[in-house]
Amino acid sequence: MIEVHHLSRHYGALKAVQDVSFSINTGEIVGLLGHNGAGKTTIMKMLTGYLEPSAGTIRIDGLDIAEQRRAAQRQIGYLPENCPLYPEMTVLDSLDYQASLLGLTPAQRPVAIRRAVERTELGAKATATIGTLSRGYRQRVGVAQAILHEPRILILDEPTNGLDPAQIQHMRALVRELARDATLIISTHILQEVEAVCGRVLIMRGGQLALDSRLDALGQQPRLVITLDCAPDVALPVLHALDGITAATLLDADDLGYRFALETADAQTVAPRVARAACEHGWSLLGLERERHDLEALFGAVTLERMELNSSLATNA
Ligand SMILES: Nc1ncnc2c1ncn2[C@@H]1O[C@H](COP(=O)(O)OP(=O)(O)OP(=O)(O)O)[C@@H](O)[C@H]1O
Repeated sequence: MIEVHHLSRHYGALKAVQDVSFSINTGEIVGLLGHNGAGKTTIMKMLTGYLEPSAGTIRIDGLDIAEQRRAAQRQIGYLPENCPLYPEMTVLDSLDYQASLLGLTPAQRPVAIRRAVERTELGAKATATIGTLSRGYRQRVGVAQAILHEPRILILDEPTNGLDPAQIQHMRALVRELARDATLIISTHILQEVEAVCGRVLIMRGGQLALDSRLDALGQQPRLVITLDCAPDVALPVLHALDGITAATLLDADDLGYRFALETADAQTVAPRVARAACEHGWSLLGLERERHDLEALFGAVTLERMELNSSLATNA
């Protein structure tokens, strides 16, 4: 289990990560999603003990990473962003070297290396020099290095970055296979990556945690959103009185009309009723839909807020 409490990291005046808290249970596959510079890599480096937090605590299976760093690191396998490898080494030599760095004894190494090569399907390239490998194979070597000591937690930073579509498919299959034995955290700025392999998403925005949700909980929003040309003081009492609606609130208003959110347990039945009521009152029905809370819509909202922030910073500059 990973427990993160009030984690922050500053680089000089820059607040790269600000007061982030979450916990991840054994066996989960969690996507850490965010735009470039959102703070994903900084979080991963702190989780793996390679970077000290400015504030906050991290516990890995109960071990405080600040106090028991080595013991905590033994539980973790880490694929860094753009995983650095020695191009002149063969795959086997590089794995042997990494195994020694991880503290595996010479007697343990052959078995560990064979297992890692099998799981990452690197057998055909075992004696190849790393400099001659495609990017997809080099990423597999990075993953093989990360799983040599059979860690219970795997942290993969942008594992499909720069891969072609076939290599991406292979990496996703590998990630699912690895998840059978380990808790996984995958950092990415690609939405489809999260949807393809993760059960839960953490969305970072400007160093802060903007969303923490299970993917299957998204989209289960029973609210209807209706857009009318009728002002709230007239529309809200009528909407609220309709059968099946438990609450009606104004979301926003612009040139396109007034948008109201309608709470209901049965959007399917209530929607036609709402449309009829709008007609009966002579209102223009400008839109009626179920509220979208899928990952794309949520990530879009994060993007929008960031663009608004950037434009206000540019205006103020
Ligand atoms: N060593 C450093 N010194 C100064 N600033 C840094 C350092 N490392 C990262 N930053 C800054 O901290 C912020 C967060 O960076 P981080 O690499 O964690 O983001 P990220 O979400 O992983 O982005 P990317 O997807 O581009 O890798 C960025 O503004 C980045 O420029």
